[in-house]
This record gives sequence, C-alpha cells and structure tokens, in this order.
Amino acid sequence: MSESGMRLVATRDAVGHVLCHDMTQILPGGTDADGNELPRYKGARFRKGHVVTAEDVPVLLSMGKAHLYVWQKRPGWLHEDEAARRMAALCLGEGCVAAGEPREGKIAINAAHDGVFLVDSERLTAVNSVDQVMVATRRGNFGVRAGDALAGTRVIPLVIDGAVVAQAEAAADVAAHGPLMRVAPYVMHTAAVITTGSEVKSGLIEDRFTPVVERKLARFGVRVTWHATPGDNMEDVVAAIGEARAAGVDMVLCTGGMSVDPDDNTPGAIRRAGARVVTYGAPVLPGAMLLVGYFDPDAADEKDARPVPVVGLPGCVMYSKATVFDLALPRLVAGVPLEKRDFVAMGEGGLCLGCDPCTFPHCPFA
Ligand SMILES: Nc1nc2c(c(=O)[nH]1)N[C@H]1C(S)=C(S)[C@@H](COP(=O)(O)OP(=O)(O)OC[C@H]3O[C@@H](n4cnc5c(N)ncnc54)[C@H](O)[C@@H]3O)O[C@H]1N2
Ligand code: MOO
Repeated sequence: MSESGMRLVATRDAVGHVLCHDMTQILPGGTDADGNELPRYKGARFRKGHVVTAEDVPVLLSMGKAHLYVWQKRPGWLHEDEAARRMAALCLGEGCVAAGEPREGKIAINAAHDGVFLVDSERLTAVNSVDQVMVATRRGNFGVRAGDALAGTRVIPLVIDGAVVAQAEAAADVAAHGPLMRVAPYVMHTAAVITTGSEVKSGLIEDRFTPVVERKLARFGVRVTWHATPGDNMEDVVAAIGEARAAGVDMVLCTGGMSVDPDDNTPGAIRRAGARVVTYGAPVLPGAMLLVGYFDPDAADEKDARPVPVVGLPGCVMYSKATVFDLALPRLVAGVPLEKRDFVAMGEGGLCLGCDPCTFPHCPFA
C-alpha cells in the first residue's frame, strides 16, 4: 500500500473499499442537427468517497472501469462520513441540530430555536489545532433564529485514522465541559427603562433615547413595562432603580449620565442601589462608558430566582447604529452571566468602522 493508503485494484476486488475519485458515466444522448447521436453527460455515477458494493461491480465494468483507485479500509480507520458524524457530536449542544446526514465528509449544523449562539472559543481552537479535521462556526455571542446556519464540520481526507478523530474528541472533552456550542434561549421578557437627565425630566428636550432602547429590546422579545424620568439627582435615580426592581422586571436599563460631567450620576446611583458592578467601561467604540452589573437574588428570594441585570447606557447608544449594547444584549436577554473578561475580550474588533451603509451584525465589529 502506498504512503497515502491509495491503491489501484481490480474492480472485482474493490468491494468494501472507498472510491478516491468521481466516476463519470457517459450515456447515449440526443442527436445533433444532422441526426448524429450525441453522448450525454450523466455526471458522476459514483462519487468520490463512495464505498464500493457488490452491485456496483457490473455497473463499473460496463463503464469500462476494470481498475479503480481506492482507499483500502484499514482497521481503526473511518470513512469521512462516519468521522463527520463524530465531529458533529462535539458540536451539538442545546439548540443545535445536524442539518442532515453527512455529505462528502461534511455536516452542517443549524439552530433549533431562537437564542444567543455561544461558542467555547478555547476548545474550538484546540479542536481545530488537530490536523485533518475542522469546525467552522458563525461568530459567537450573536442572536440567531431557528433554522439559521451555525457551524459546519468536515474531515479533510476520504478516510481518516480513528486516532485523529479521538484526538479531536479529547480536545473537545465534551464529557467534562459539554459540547463546543449551544444556543441559549431568551429568558427575559420585561425591562424597566430609567431615562436620566434633568432636560428630559423638565420636558426641555423630547426623550429620544427610550424609543431606541425599546426597539433594540423588542428584537429579542423584551417589552418595556416600567419607565421613569427621575432627572439627574443621585437620590432620585437610586429611588427609581429601587422602584423598578420592586416592579419585578427582568432587567433594568438606565440611559444617559454615564460620563464625567458633574451631573453624570448614573454609575454612582447604580452602585448605591446595591448592584454588583461587573464593568464600568468596555474596550468598544462606541460605548466605552457602558456599565453592566447585577442585583443578585438574596436568600429570601425563590430558589430559581435569577440575577437581575442593571445596565448604564451611554449617550452613544441613542444615536449610533451599533454599540457595545448590541454586543452584550443577546447574552443579557438569555440570562448568560456576563463577567469582566467577557467585556475585556471585546477589544479586538471593538472599533466600529462607521460604514455607510451599516451592515451590522454582518461586519467585523465584535
Ligand atoms: N469630558 C468627557 N466628555 C465625554 C466623555 C468623556 O470621556 N469625557 N465621553 C463621551 C462619551 S464616549 C459618551 S458616550 C458620552 C456619554 O454620554 P452620557 O451617557 O453621559 O450622556 P449624557 O451626557 O447624559 O447625554 C449626552 C447628550 O445626549 C442628550 N440626551 C441624553 N439623554 C437623552 C434622551 N433621553 N433624549 C434625548 N437626548 C438625550 C443630552 O442632552 C446630551 O446632549 O459622553 C461623552 N462626553
Ligand atoms: O465611548 Mo462613548 O461610551 O462611545 O460613545
């Protein structure tokens, strides 16, 4: 056997082995203007990767193929489709489904329901570091809809040493950490918006921030069920946050007052209201002055109570098409706990290029 495992065999000896190239069949076709018969291209009668069966032998011989290049199946080696199935198994977390049977060693994976697509980047990199196998995904942390394409996996050769697939499986370590990807469904349905700013409270300027936030939330099925315009005064903003929580909303969003002017009290008010602040500031433009925190359930709360996110939205969220808020929102609505490192990781790609027209989320932002 050659180094590659490919070998020329007599067709009658090829049963059980894997074809290394397409076998094109040409059949008698129509006639040309002069009545001459034309050969008809039938396309591939047998595809590369096909496992030759006893029934195929007479067909192949009738096509004039007395010899074939095949991969001899060796013990412990897998056909590409079998290997693709095992690779797909590494990917099929919650809300991920194989789009069908493997074809030519490739399997597509789609979303079974709406939610935020989450990828374990480190383990994905570990799997892709194994030669001869690959998993490509769409970018993680974005919202997806049922049926959306999420990932594809394939093995590179026609037959592959089972040890290579086992190496990929070890890198994924699904038993310890679960599959490489999942779609976390949206679990939050209601939000409070606290629009800060004395100019809004007094009616000097029309509130143009709240409608923007409402539209962004609506895309994820979240309704604004509580709203207040407390002005800039720290105590008033703290009180509004307390009332919003008492109203039982799933998340609290404060707009404006996030920067460094003397009357920018929102971060202080969020802290004073008792939130655990995860980050004030994010390596993203627009949106550097974002604050994200949580009100953790206390012992008296129901045992399945979730932390309630509280977000301070800087002014840019109102007038920029895409900001850090759009990067964090899908995970927030899915109740995925965000940590400081999630924001730290946004730096590379965190600069919006301000394209005209804006194609977010189909762009390098994030
Ligand atoms: N000296 C510095 N100035 C600013 C900084 C900085 O780091 N140093 N950061 C800039 C960045 S970045 C942003 S983003 C904004 C942050 O803005 P704020 O969240 O503090 O927003 P405000 O100051 O409250 O408002 C900005 C602007 O928008 C108007 N506004 C606010 N709310 C509403 C509303 N509901 N409807 C309509 N208009 C609203 C407000 O009147 C102001 O004109 O800070 C930069 N500055
Ligand atoms: O950095 Mo501000 O929070 O972009 O727009």
